[in-house]
Amino acid sequence: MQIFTYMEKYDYEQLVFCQDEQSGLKAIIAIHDTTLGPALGGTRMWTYDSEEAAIEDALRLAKGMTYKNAAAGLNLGGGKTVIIGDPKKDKNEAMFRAFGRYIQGLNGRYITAEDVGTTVQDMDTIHLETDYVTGISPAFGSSGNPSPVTAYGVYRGMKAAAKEGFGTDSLEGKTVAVQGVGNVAYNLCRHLHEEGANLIVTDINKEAVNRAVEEFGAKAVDTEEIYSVDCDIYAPCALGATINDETIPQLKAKVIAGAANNQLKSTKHGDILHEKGIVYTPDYVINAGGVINVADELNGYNKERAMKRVETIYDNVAKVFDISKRDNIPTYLAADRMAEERIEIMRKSRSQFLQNGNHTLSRR
Ligand SMILES: NC(=O)C1=CN([C@@H]2O[C@H](COP(=O)(O)OP(=O)(O)OC[C@H]3O[C@@H](n4cnc5c(N)ncnc54)[C@H](O)[C@@H]3O)[C@@H](O)[C@H]2O)C=CC1
Ligand SMILES: O=C(O)CCC(=O)C(=O)O
Repeated sequence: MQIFTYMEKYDYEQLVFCQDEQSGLKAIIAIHDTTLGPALGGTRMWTYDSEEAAIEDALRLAKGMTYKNAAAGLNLGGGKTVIIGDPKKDKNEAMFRAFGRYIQGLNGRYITAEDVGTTVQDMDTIHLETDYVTGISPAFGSSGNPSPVTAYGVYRGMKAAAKEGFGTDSLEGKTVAVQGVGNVAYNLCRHLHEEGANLIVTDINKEAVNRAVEEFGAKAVDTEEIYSVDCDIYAPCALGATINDETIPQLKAKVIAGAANNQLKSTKHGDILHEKGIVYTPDYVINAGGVINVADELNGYNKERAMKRVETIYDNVAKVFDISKRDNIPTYLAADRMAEERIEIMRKSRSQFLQNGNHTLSRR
């Protein structure tokens, strides 16, 4: 991999390699774009097959955060870290403290949070070395578990998608097929049930299914059946890439709106949904509740303010549909365009500001 060629082509700012022999830390911090503000994005711990695979993942995820944060209206850029290792076996206090010192060394250019393989406890350990960490324990005045907040954002985004698909944002009487009823989707189902939606659920975890059946009167189906059930809305809340060549022909839903990351197997599938007139709600716009919530910690966490901000996911989703219609492009492209337009405007405005600043300086 020609790293500098790649970074130049896709506009990456910085790649930081962190190693600490004592603790076994091997981490890569990728900072994609800080036009809007410091780069915020979680730390993923994973057993990568190669260092190249880890670098690629860090770069890909960091760019994703630039788009997610920009589309959410946050004054934050995009970054992400990967730690190479098995989160079940390789963690130790010294590792996360060493990593915290690396973050501190970046002096606020990068702020971390949880991701796959890291926990609130790991963030607390990082916090012993740096303030540039979010998602720490409520005991430290922070936001705690993001899942209920993410779920509320998905619920708000789903209402905006329903407005686009059915002409009304009421979900009363609508049938929603929920794939995976884990942390986020359990809370999503609660909101949907309260509004009077009918639920069809599936999960590989039978306990999770039973809970949704008992508490929300959901109908349970087998995992493969979820794509073809009669429903108005398909809510992917488990895995990525479930919208693909095999599943699209089975879907009866008019609207797709769910929490999972990377729902489209490839961009081609976003094009197909557009051609078929299925309203696809771009994943990183609708599932931004978690990052909006942790970002609020930067101002001293206030749950009410965070939830108000998460409500705006409704408007962000509606704006994506407007851009899609304005430019006659699929919604996944419209989301990218919305994020890019915001970054570009701020880049120009900032460079204008700097020019003025330089002018002032040169007059002195
Ligand atoms: N937790 C959060 O705040 C955020 C979560 N997300 C995304 O939302 C999705 C859900 O996240 P969580 O609820 O936190 O995860 P989770 O792990 O609590 O829930 C996922 C559920 O999907 C089930 N599942 C796995 N494979 C399945 C299959 N083949 N068919 C049916 N069910 C299956 C699991 O048993 C589990 O109950 C993930 O894709 C995650 O990346 C995105 C943004 C923030
Ligand atoms: O939600 C978080 O905990 C951090 C933000 C992030 O990395 C993400 O949204 O993927």
